[in-house]
Amino acid sequence: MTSVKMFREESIEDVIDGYSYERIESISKFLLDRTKQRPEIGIICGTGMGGLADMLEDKEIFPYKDIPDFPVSTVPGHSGRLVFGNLNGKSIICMQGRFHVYEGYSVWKCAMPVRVMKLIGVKTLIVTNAAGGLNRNFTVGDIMFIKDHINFPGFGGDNPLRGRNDDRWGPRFPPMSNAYDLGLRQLARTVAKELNLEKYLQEGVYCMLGGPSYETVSEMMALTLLGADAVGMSTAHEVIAARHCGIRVFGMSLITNICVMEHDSEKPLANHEEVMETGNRRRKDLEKLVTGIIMKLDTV
Ligand SMILES: O=P(O)(O)O[C@@H]1C[C@H](O)[C@@H](CO)O1
Ligand code: HPA
Repeated sequence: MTSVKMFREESIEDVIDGYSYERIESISKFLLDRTKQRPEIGIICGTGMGGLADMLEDKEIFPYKDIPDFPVSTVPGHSGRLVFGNLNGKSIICMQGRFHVYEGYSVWKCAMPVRVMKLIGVKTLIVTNAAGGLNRNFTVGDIMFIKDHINFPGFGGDNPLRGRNDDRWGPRFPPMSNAYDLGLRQLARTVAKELNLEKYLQEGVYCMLGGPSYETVSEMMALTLLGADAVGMSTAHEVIAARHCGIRVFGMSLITNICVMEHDSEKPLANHEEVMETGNRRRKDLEKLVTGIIMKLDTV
C-alpha cells in the first residue's frame, strides 16, 4: 500500500472543531472501502499489549501512516496499525497502538479513532492500558477492571469534547457517571473466574495524567487521596469520546509497576522497559480474557 498520509498543521479551525464529522467520515469510508470486515467490537491495545491484535485471524492491516489524515504512533510498544480480523467468527477492529497527549497530539486527536470506529459500526469498545499501581493491595501483573476514571487533564478543560459540539456524535453535556458498563464488568468477572484468573483480579479507579514524566512521590500520594487505584497516561479521553457517541465500554488496566510512595526510597524507579516487559509477560492471560469476554458479549 502506498503512503497517502499528508502532514497537516493544526489550524485554529482544528482547535475549535477537532476533526469535523465529514473528515472522520472520509477516514472511515477509506477503511470500509478496503476491508470486507464490518466489526461491531473495537479493541484499543495498551503499551506492550499489541499481542491482542496479533491473535486475530484473516487480518487486514492498515499502518497508520497509510491512512489519510490519521496521526502516527511514536511510542515503543505501540506498533501503529489498525488491524481488522476475526476472533472465533466475530469481526473485530483493533488499534495496535494508541495516541497520547504527551506525543504532542491534542486530546481530541488522540480520541479521534474512537469516532472512526463508531462510523465503522462499533458498538462495544474494549480499552486496555498499562498503569502504575497506587493501591497498596495491588501487585505487578494484576489486572484491574476499571470501574471509573479521573480525567485529570479534564480538570483544566482539556477534554476531547472541547470545542464545537456536533450533535451527530452526541449531546453537548454527556453524563459520565456510568462510563464503564456494569454488565460488561460482571461478564468479565465471570470469564476471569472460568479462566482461573481470579487471583490477579482487581477492580478500581484509573487516573489519567498527561505524562510523559512519571509521577513524583507527592503526586502519587495526592492521587491516592483522590481515590485513584492506578495511574496512567491514556484511556480517559477515548472513553469519553466513546460514551459521547453511544459506544459501551469495558476497560482494564494491567498493573505493570507498583508506584513507590516513599520519599528518598532506594526502590527501582518507574520505567517504560518494565512497563513493556510486564505487558509481554502477562500477554497470554490478557489474550484469554479478552477472547472469553468477546465470545460471551451477546449475552449482555
Ligand atoms: O498506552 P498506555 O496507557 O497503555 O501506556 C502507558 C502510559 C505511557 O504511554 C506508557 C508509560 O510507560 O505506558
Ligand atoms: N505512571 C503513569 N503511567 C504509567 C505507569 C505509571 O506508573 N505505568 C504504566 N503507565
